Amino acid sequence: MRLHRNLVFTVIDSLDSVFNEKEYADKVVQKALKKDPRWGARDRKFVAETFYEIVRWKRLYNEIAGTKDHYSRENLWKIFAVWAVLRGIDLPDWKYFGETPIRRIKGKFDELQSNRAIAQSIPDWMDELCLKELGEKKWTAELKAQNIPAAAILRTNTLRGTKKQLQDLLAKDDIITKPIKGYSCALELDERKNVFVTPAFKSGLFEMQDASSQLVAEFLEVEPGMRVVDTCAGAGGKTLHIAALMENKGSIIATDIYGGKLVELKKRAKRAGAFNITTKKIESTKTIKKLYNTADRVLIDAPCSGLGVLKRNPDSKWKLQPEFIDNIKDIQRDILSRYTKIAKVGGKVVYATCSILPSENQEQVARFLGLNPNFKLVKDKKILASESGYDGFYMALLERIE
Ligand SMILES: C[S@@+](CC[C@H](N)C(=O)[O-])C[C@H]1O[C@@H](n2cnc3c(N)ncnc32)[C@H](O)[C@@H]1O
Repeated sequence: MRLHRNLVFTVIDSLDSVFNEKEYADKVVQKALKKDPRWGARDRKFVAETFYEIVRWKRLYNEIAGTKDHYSRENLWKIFAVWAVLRGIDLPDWKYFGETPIRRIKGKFDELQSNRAIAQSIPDWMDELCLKELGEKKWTAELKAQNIPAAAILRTNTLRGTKKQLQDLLAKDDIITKPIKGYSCALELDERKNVFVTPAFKSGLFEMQDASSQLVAEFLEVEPGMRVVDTCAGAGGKTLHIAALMENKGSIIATDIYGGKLVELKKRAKRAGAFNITTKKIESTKTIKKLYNTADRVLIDAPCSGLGVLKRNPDSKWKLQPEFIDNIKDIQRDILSRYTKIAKVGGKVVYATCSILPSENQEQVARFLGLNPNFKLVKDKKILASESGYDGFYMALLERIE
């Protein structure tokens, strides 16, 4: 592979924005890819993939490069050189690579393999926390799996067409996909492409949604005609899926504390042809209280640490803080105790997170059930990336019996 100067500079600039300006990786990459309209698919792929790889392996590369967690431009070039050497890419004779110690880089890489947190590029506190909660065997496997980039998966919008129709339409744009066994609406992309410019996307035939995430709405056991409340709806990834499962019949109320996300949800719903959704911003505890005892189904897609989706959000490894996780667990407890009351007697609730920590998942549910004997656990599902190949998730189906 030959390195092209303007592409490498874009990667360095993007790393600078994430490591020093604390911007979000997905936003940075979106901006970077718009930089030069002449770039072809291969150039864009190089920028996005190299950037994400270096974000993912930041700790390991920093140790090898000896840059001591300082991300000056000079150090970013050293880190980039580590990435290139470890990939077996010949470094061009640019001034930035003048003194790259190729043999030392390879030696240091081998030497660091005995330290799991460094070798797998994760903060010590996160490694310790996950080790404590999951145990050595599960966590070692999970950590490796979370370092493999996430596959690009689509969810067919069955309000607009079938999976086969979508697959055929995308193929006309040279986008090759394959169905995934056990996931009724999912299509996995052969290689990452900008699917958002396709006519299929513009006419609402699909949404991008990880395979594990696609199991959540199905877990809620909705039926056409029901009254459903999606309490932490965000921009509506799962709300749209619920609408499709309900064939647009019945009603969905989508709530969130951020109005901006609900505005985005409405736009997506329009594109998807989902007409049975109303949005409600949560202004105070009253918004939720007014909904008590009204719903056949309630989805609580709770805010969480996101420790199940490091595959797709590697920058969270560097942004997350232990205090944030403690705080989010309090919020989960509060949400569980109040939002479950939205279900009618006989109604069902799904509590879901994209975390793999039992303390955010089954332990929260067990605590809730201990305090609320009017609910019972119907079933739950713990998904690890190391077992499924897709995002780590948890979902529990509860029934209100009194
Ligand atoms: C995991 S995300 C939801 C993702 C969304 N359901 C989807 O499928 O695209 C959690 C959401 O909870 C929202 N949230 C945070 N605190 C909340 C609260 N107290 N009540 C309701 N929603 C809250 C966040 O704004 C965020 O959109």
